Amino acid sequence: MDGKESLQPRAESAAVTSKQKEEGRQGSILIITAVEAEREAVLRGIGQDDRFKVMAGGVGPVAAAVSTTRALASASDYSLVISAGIGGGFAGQADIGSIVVASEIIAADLGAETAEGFSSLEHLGFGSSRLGTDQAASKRLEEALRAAGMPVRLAPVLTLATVTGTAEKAAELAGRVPGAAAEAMEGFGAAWAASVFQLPVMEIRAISNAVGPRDRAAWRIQDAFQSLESACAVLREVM
Ligand SMILES: O=C(O)c1cccc(C(=O)CC[C@H]2O[C@@H](n3cnc4c(=O)[nH]cnc43)[C@H](O)[C@@H]2O)c1
Repeated sequence: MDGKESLQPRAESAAVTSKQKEEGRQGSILIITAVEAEREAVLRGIGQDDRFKVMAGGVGPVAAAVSTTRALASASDYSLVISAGIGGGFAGQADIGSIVVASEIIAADLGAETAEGFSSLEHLGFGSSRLGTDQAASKRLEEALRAAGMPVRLAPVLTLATVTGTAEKAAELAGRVPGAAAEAMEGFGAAWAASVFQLPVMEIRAISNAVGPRDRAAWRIQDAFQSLESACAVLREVM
């Protein structure tokens, strides 16, 4: 081991612990949002379903990581972590009001700026800035959302500590991560915490705005909350 390996979370992931398997039960699902209004939208969608624990853990990857870690450390029966909330959609990939289910979660600002451009964690030799999501469950959700008539993409979702605010930055990100459909601020933090607990992760983003020049008046936050609620009603059915 060269010392850098220890910077990665444990890679092995188990959707259901062996004890849960023996007992033939699935375990609880932790849904972590950033703010209370997102939590309320998720709860309206989920309804009365004790399998889901929904909490608002704060804005940004650090808050998400700490809150997720605290929740997972406080109860041992979780089998899945879902980062959920509103997010920005990349032009031509995800429109306002649509849903993006993450195919992978990428810490897009984890690395170094160089004269030649952005250098990722991989390039620097410090591990990976990409974490995989629960592929089967994510695909199932995408298909169910489409069947329910909702516009949906299964695609990479970026995590950044700073909301993108210029066309140049949006183009740079889209060029650096082809196919990225959305950006938000919490997914990678929640995913990192989940991986430390050897749990699978998903990310669901309801698109409230376009990634690019800051135009607060164009944000459709209430529409995104409505989409998030509808998506979570479908989530409840497919899990
Ligand atoms: O500046 C404002 O007035 C303002 C009002 C409400 C929310 C904000 C945010 O910056 C929200 C950040 C929050 O929402 C997620 N989010 C939504 N859109 C994006 C985006 O384009 N890029 C990154 N994150 C986004 C994010 O996950 C945060 O939880 C500002």
